[in-house]
Amino acid sequence: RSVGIIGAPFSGGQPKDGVQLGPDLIRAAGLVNRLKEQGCDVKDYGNLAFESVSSDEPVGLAKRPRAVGRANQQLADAVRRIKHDGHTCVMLGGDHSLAIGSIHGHAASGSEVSVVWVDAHADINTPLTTTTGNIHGQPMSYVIHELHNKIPVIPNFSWIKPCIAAKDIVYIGLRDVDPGEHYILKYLGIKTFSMSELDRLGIAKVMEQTCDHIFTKVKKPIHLSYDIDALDPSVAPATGTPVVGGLTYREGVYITEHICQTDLLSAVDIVEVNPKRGRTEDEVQSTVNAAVDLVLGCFGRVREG
Ligand SMILES: CN[C@](CCCC[B-](O)(O)O)(CCN1CCCCC1)C(=O)O
Ligand SMILES: [Mn+2]
Ligand SMILES: [Mn+2]
Ligand SMILES: [Mn+2]
Repeated sequence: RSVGIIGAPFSGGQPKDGVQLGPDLIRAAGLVNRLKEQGCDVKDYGNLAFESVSSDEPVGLAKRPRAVGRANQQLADAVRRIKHDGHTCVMLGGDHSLAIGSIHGHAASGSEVSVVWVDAHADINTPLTTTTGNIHGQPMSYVIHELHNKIPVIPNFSWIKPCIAAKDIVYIGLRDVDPGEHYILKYLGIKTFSMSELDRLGIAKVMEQTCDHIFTKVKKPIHLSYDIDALDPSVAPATGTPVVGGLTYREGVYITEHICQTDLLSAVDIVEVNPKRGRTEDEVQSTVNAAVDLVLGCFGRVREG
C-alpha cells in the first residue's frame, strides 16, 4: 500500500484552541515509522501553511467562513495532487470542517466516491440549521448534491462543487444529532448506524451492512472520515466535543480493519484530536495513540499479529 500523508493544522471550524496541534502530535507518536514497519510505502507531504485571515465576520451563522473556505481550498488542491500521485491519502486534522477540502480533493481526482463517516455527530447542518455556527458541524452539507440549493452564498466557498450523492454515504457512531440534521438525514434517506443500532446489531453486522449499502451498484473508492470523538471519551478524551456512550477502542479499530479488507480505501481523515482538551498527559496520549492505531488499522495492521 502506498500512503500519502498531509497535515492540516487548522482550528477555524470550531472555537477551541489546540486542535491545530493534532497533525504533529500524531506524527510524533510514530505514525510514519509504524506504517513503514507494516509494509507501507509512505510519503509525508508535510503540513499545509494557512495564512491568517484578518476580518472574518460571520455570514449568517457560519463563523470564520473566509478562513474555513480558504483552508479547505488549499487542502482540496493538496489531496487532489496526492491522489494524482497514486497514494491512499491520509489527512491529519485539525477540526472536521477540513472534510470539505479532503472530500472535494478526493472526488476531483476521478470517479464518484462513497463516504463512511465515523463520528458521534452527523456534521450535516447547513448554515441555516446550525445553532452554533461552527463549520465543523456543517461540512457534509456543502459537498452533498441534494443539499446544494439549501446553501447560501458564503465568501471563499464558491469554489466548492457538490460531489457526493446521499445514497453513497453511511454514518457510524451517531449519538448527538441536532433536530435540523435529523430531518436532513431522514429527508435524504441517508444510511445511518447510531450507537443504538451498534448495540443492537454488533459491530460486525454494522460493517457488513455498511459495505452492502455502499457496494449496492458499482464499487466506488471509499472516503473514510473518522472523527476521534466517535470513540468513547474514556478512550479518546482529548477532543473538542466529547459525547458519552461511544465506540470502544476495539469497535473503533474493527471499523478500520473491515474497511481495509475491502481494498477500496482511497482516502482517510483523522480529525479533532485536541491536546488542550486532555486533563492529563495520559488523556492526551490515549487519544493520540488511538488515532495512530486507527490509521494503522486502515493499512493492514491486524491484531493477530
Ligand atoms: C451536533 N452539532 C454540534 C456539534 C458539531 C460537532 C462537530 B464534530 O466535528 O465534532 O463532529 C453541536 C450543537 N449542539 C451544541 C450544544 C447545544 C445543542 C446543539 C454543532 O455545533 O453543530
Ligand atoms: Mn464529532
Ligand atoms: Mn465530526
Ligand atoms: Mn469536534
